[in-house]
Amino acid sequence: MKQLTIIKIGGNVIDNSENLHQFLLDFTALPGEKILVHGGGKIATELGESLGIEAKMFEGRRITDIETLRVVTMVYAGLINKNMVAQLQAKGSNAIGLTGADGNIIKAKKRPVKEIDYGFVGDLDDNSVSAATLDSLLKAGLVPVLCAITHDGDTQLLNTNADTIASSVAVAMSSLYETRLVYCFEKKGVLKDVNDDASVVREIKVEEFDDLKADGTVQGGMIPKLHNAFEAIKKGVSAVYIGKADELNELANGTFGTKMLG
Ligand SMILES: Nc1ncnc2c1ncn2[C@@H]1O[C@H](COP(=O)(O)OP(=O)(O)O)[C@@H](O)[C@H]1O
Ligand SMILES: CC(=O)N[C@@H](CCC(=O)OP(=O)(O)O)C(=O)O
Repeated sequence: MKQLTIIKIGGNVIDNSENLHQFLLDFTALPGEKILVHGGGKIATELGESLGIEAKMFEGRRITDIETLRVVTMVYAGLINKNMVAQLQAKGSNAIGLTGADGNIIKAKKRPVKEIDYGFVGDLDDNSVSAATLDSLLKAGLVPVLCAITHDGDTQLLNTNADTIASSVAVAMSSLYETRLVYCFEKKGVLKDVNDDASVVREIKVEEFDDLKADGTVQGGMIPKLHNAFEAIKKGVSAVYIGKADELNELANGTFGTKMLG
């Protein structure tokens, strides 16, 4: 089977032009087929605030009312996605920037209202991602760059967490490729002490996850990230890593960040 690498880049790195430049150089240099998934939550929050729209998050997910949906569509599908594509083109990657609505690549379902109304947030299931369409782009020599905007197939755009998109894309593509998933963010990996970059945990087994949550080692956005990482392993992705965006070149020699073990 051919190898495919799905890389997700978070908003804190996108916001730092030097780190982003280095990351995109390393991404371009990676051998084999590639898909890039990007977030941008930090930039959406800042733009929203400048327009008087306050960000509301619950358990790591953005509560997305109609004004917020407009902001995240402009920021993720427009500003960030198109700048990322232009930068990749300049570095020699034939990138094509897409939402989940383009080519019907990712169809989501609006999250049902329970104790919290998340508004226009889209959830994914095992049939959400069109592996065949992504594969046809890869076969045409293109590098898909996916943002965090999906659709419901009935005109509605939805906001879907980028970590979840990366995990679902990796799972769907593992029917066609030997797939690895790499979460890139601003720290060196999952850390024992979140303020100490020298405390990287090299490997985490799925059965260790509950203890890491319970003793407070992993908190906030790292909890859903690890959940998505282990879901990917459980559903057939061959390797999942979490590490620092501008150290992506270390993937080849096995010293990159934290590796998840099933
Ligand atoms: N043990 C840990 N190791 C590394 N980061 C952690 C840990 N626990 C919590 N975090 C936090 O998780 C954040 C990453 O989650 P998130 O902000 O959702 O990522 P992203 O920028 O990729 O979307 C880090 O910025 C960090 O503050
Ligand atoms: C529903 C939901 O929470 N969507 C995310 C999508 C962007 C994202 O995931 O960005 P980062 O990877 O930079 O955090 C949000 O709007 O923040």
